Amino acid sequence: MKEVRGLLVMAYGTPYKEEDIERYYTHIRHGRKPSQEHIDDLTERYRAIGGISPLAKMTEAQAHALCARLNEVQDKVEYKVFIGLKHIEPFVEDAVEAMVKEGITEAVSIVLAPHFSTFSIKSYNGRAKEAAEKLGGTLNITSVEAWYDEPKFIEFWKEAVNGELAKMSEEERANACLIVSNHSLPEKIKLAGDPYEEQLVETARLIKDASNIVNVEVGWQSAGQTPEPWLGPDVQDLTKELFEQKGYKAFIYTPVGFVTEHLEVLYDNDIECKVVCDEIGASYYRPTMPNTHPLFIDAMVEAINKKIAN
Ligand SMILES: CC1=C(CCC(=O)O)c2cc3nc(cc4[nH]c(cc5[nH]c(cc1n2)c(C)c5CCC(=O)O)c(CCC(=O)O)c4C)C(CCC(=O)O)=C3C
Ligand SMILES: [Fe+2]
Repeated sequence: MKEVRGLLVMAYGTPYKEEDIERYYTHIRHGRKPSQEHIDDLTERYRAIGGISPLAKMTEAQAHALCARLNEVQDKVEYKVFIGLKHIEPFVEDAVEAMVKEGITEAVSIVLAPHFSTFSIKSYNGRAKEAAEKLGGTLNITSVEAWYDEPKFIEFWKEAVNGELAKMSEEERANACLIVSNHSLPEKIKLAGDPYEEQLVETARLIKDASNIVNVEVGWQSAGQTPEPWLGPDVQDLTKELFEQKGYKAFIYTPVGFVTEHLEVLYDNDIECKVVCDEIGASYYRPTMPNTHPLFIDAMVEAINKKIAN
């Protein structure tokens, strides 16, 4: 019989229904309850994208597609998938407990976010390993840490960008700019040598080299509402500035730090960036997110196989 290996797929998590918003937001804020104003604001943003986010269903679909593909490309081990979320059940710790209860002793973990940061990937993997230790240390977890430069991930975005260019008029295509972005984080992450910023810059370079786009800029989005400085420029400010300086007629947004059409993409890009484009009279383009695209799933398969082989 084949060895069963755990596949721990971790993601941010999202409220399943409107009543979950408060406890979810409280968890994001490390247990501090947000003000009613903040809760109302977040509720309004979820309502603006149709009530609830497609993220929960897509995380499941991605995890199952990844597991199926891992089992298809090799026949040494049988992967069994477990989903562990950062801010709502099933939590990362719940998934680890389920693996231990099933007697699994080896697992590989991957976060559905391609770029490493101490705030994201490191904290997910740290929580998983800590949970495994607390449960007796019988489960060994090997973690993929970053996969933003996987060739098939870049190929996915190359095709996406070329696809948007193909939809444009000649005039737009000659005056188009690609904005490659990720979730902003407090600038202080850089003090400890966090590679998050460099990894986004490198992703932008790889997409530029692979695709037909000429003008490429890096931006940050969805920053938190705290007084400390966050990584910038913000994608909305950047759009205005680029329009004033270069007169671009079309903007393509690729929020490559995300992998699904969730709140940040459907609201911060499709509503907020679109408003800016409408104001300045430029066209807004945002390709479909990776979701369960075979190139994207294969990119994660390859990142896992490289990690396991070493
Ligand atoms: C690095 C990073 C990623 C990418 C990596 C990864 O995926 O892990 C990410 C993804 C996501 N973030 C998400 C949702 C939210 N993040 C928030 C707030 C925050 N995120 C942060 C960081 C990140 N977040 C930070 C530093 C804060 C401020 C915390 C504070 O206040 O100190 C808030 C609070 C309200 C607001 O600020 O909007 C919400 C609702 C959703 C789900 C969307 C949906 O439901 O569709 C997803 C995929
Ligand atoms: Fe977030």
